[in-house]
Amino acid sequence: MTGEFALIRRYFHPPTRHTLLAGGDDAALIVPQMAHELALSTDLLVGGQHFFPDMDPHRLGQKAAAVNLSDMAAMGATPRWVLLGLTLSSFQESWVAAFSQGFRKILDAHEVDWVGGDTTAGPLALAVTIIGEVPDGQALRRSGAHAGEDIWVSGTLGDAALGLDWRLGRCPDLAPAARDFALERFECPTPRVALGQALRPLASAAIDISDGLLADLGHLLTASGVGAQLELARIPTSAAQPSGPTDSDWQRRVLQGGEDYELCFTAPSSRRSQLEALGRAGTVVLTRIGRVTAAPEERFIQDEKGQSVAVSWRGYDHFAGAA
Ligand SMILES: Nc1ncnc2c1ncn2[C@@H]1O[C@H](COP(=O)(O)OP(=O)(O)OP(=O)(O)O)[C@@H](O)[C@H]1O
Ligand SMILES: Cc1ncc(C[n+]2csc(CCOP(=O)(O)O)c2C)c(N)n1
Ligand SMILES: [Mg+2]
Repeated sequence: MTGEFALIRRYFHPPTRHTLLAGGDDAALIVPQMAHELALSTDLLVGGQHFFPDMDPHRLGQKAAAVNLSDMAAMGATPRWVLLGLTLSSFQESWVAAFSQGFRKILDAHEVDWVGGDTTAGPLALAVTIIGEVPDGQALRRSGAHAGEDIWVSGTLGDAALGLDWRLGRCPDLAPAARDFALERFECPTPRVALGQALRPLASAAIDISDGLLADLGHLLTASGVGAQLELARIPTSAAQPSGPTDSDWQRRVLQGGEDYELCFTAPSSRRSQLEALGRAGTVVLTRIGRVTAAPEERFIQDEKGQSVAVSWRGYDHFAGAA
């Protein structure tokens, strides 16, 4: 095939901002800031598992960047460098160009340098490694929650699952505006990077919601050795949801649906007014949805009458299918 290396150089070696050596050597060289820790994370996106193989490549590029930035947000880290591993069944220049533009669009918005990667033939799949920086000792972890603290979530939940439902033909009657909004949330999630950094002095623990609110909050609770009581009526949803909290599809999308890439975090009640102000001043709403309890095994959701809502706290599982 003509010029495959030239195409890789053209589309996959953009200029960098804060990198000693990128793109073209056997490894990239980076220089971390003094008094900072590095935060490292890898995410796979596999055709047919994480995205429909006919997905618009520009949007796929955006999503690949966004889901990795979301892990940096969850740690309170500033994302700085990425590496992209890519397998392609064929090297089509138009696809590669659109993918690369989408990937770069999100990276550029966050001033992240694309410093290297690897490209081979194979079934369409991506592996993105991201490296961020966080001031010494200030990273948000899953393990810092304490009994008595509040549980918060950013944005609205269940939108991405609604977009996936629509793609799967599970809710054909969705109004066009709701459908477009849900598809946008499913295919182009917004990583809450600025929020994650702003939470460093305020939150005690954090996680991003990739596998569903209950599953991911469950990981945080397990890591912290605590329990939770949630209030169903407080869970924030968008106007796109075609049904309400008593509907099992609503519960599946909002409580168990993944890929909203919102942040779920805990904070002492003394931080409430600061978090409310942060929510008002920022680009994303913050909602208090419950509280942390001392019993490590407690997983309780109450409806408006105070009754327990029976719903599984399991989320998306690649080896078991959707929850
Ligand atoms: N193949 C692997 N090798 C080493 N560690 C792994 C591997 N797979 C997962 N892990 C680790 O397990 C932990 C949970 O991984 P997971 O991928 O579920 O993260 P997540 O942020 O919850 O989800 P997402 O994939 O949506 O980012 C992470 O600390 C991750 O580094
Ligand atoms: C074609 C297609 N089928 C199903 C889904 C749903 N889905 C896939 S992975 C995942 C959780 C996050 O993954 P991970 O934990 O690996 O980051 C979800 C909710 C999709 N996006 N595309
Ligand atoms: Mg995560």
